[in-house]
Amino acid sequence: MTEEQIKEKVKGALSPARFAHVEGVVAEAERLAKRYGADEDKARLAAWIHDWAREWPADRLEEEARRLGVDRELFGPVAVLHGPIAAAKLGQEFGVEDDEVADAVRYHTTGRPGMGLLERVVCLADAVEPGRAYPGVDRLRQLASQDLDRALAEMFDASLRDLLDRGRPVAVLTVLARNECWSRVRGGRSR
Ligand SMILES: Nc1ncnc2c1ncn2[C@@H]1O[C@H](COP(=O)(O)OP(=O)(O)O)[C@@H](O)[C@H]1O
Repeated sequence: MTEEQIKEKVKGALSPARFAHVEGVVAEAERLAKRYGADEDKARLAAWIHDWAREWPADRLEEEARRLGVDRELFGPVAVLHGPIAAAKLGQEFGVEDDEVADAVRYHTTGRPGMGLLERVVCLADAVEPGRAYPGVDRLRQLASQDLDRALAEMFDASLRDLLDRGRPVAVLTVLARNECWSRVRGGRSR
């Protein structure tokens, strides 16, 4: 599939508001990829596809995750299953056979320990694209241009805080990602 065909397929699967978010993530992922030296084409591709299954009903997500053997211990709530599901179906649905793109899609909501550069770029782009509005997003946007790992660490903290404040379940992967991110920041490595 060409990028244009992928874009149209994703557009057909999402509400206009969600598709506008996806367009924002594509632009932001490309910008961050350029800034940090990640592959810009792969960043755009992962960004186009990341929310493809985001509007599936919960029972469809649950059933597909079971069928694909998604590790629920690590991913947790149904709200994050669209990532691992889209990643598992990249080849079949979009003709994309690329492990880096697959991981960037798989972990875009939760993160994970040991995230590669492309994963970090897409995960952060999802959180700070221009359409996002939540307390602290402006600081994260500023930080995103300066220090990828610090921005990610603060983003995970904010996301976890918000989930806990709302009494929501949190993905174990995010706790692990958050701890590792901070130890990279404290260790002084910024990529
Ligand atoms: N780390 C997490 N653990 C558990 N649930 C999460 C986590 N991050 C986000 N969520 C929930 O998953 C849903 C999707 O999150 P969102 O940040 O909008 O990502 P996406 O761009 O993938 O839709 C929301 O309902 C959010 O509350």
